[in-house]
Amino acid sequence: MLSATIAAHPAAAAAITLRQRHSLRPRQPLRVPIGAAAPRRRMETARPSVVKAVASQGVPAVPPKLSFPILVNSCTGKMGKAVAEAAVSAGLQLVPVSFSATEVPDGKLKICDREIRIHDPSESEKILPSIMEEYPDLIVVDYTVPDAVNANAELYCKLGLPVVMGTTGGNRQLLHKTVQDANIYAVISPQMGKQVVAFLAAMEIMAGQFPDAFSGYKLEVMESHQATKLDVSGTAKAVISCFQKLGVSFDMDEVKLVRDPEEQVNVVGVPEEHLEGHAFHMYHLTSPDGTVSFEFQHNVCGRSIYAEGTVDAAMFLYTKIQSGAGKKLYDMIDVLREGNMR
Ligand SMILES: NC(=O)C1=CN([C@@H]2O[C@H](COP(=O)(O)OP(=O)(O)OC[C@H]3O[C@@H](n4cnc5c(N)ncnc54)[C@H](O)[C@@H]3O)[C@@H](O)[C@H]2O)C=CC1
Ligand SMILES: O=C(O)C1=N[C@H](C(=O)O)C[C@H](O)C1
Repeated sequence: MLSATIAAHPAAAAAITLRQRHSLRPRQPLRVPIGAAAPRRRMETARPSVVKAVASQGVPAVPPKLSFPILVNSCTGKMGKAVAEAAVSAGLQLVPVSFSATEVPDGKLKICDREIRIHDPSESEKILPSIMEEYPDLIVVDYTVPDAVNANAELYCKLGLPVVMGTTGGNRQLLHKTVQDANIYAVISPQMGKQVVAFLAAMEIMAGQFPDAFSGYKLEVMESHQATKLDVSGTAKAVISCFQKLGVSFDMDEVKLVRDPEEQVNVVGVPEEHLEGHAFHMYHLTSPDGTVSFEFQHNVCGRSIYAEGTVDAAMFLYTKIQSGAGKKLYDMIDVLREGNMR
């Protein structure tokens, strides 16, 4: 029985006291590998004749292709590798240098037939200035670890290096203050996937327009990620803060984290092939008298939705820099709002 399976997991026992009809278990269709959707057609693959025809019907033509240097920190991680590959396939110039706490053979890594030299993070302050000189329009993308967020941001700020910060965790308030004070161009977001960003935007709009609409409701949150994930989902925290504005009382430490692969497959419904990279989120609300319930969920398999969104963010930032925009610190809702996500 489901409740027995959940209770067998120590972290779950305290958090879940639901009967099966209110269970956090995704419904059966969620077992379909969501990440297996057909790859999106990329802008630059559209035939010129098609683009011209569409443009002549009053629909804006495809904007000119952007190309600028991008350094991914760290290419040895799951997200870093996915972003580096997406950047190359979008026609960006992948800088053949990265930093990592993980040792790789000969200090080199192959990404899309390119050789990336991997340096220890302690060398970044020494190496980055010369990279910036060699690649004048450089943008750095950060997918490292929560513990490195604030120190990395400080370094980018010190160097005046524009950054797309996808890494979650660390001291977020300090992160924003550091970047704001240094006045560097940056996109910071715990969530880069276009459709999830849209969901987050809708939550923020709802919270802004209908504060306390869910006052008195009980919230339960479950998030399942690969066992190597070090922190509580930054996306879940952002969604929860909207529920708090909607009047729900909830402590961040009440989030039920699922990191056990067996539970992920058998209870949450994560396809086995995505145990190494998935993000299943479930938010369940119940009215005080138990007669009304709401469920919101977003389940992502793989990394491509984030990698594509990160490249969109880098392109957005590059365009802002080139236009000398006065506003410098952005989030992904800004990127989405301006129609900059492919
Ligand atoms: N914003 C978004 O949409 C998304 C954010 N993330 C976040 O991105 C971060 C990375 O996730 P994964 O790639 O899955 O982790 P991972 O564990 O696969 O990769 C992290 C990499 O960072 C390296 N590293 C550690 N300390 C470093 C330092 N000081 N400098 C440079 N490299 C360092 C490690 O050696 C490792 O290769 C996490 O915080 C995760 O929550 C992940 C997916 C989407
Ligand atoms: O580590 C991950 O995998 C993810 N991290 C982000 C988060 O913490 O919210 C985004 C997504 O959940 C995947």
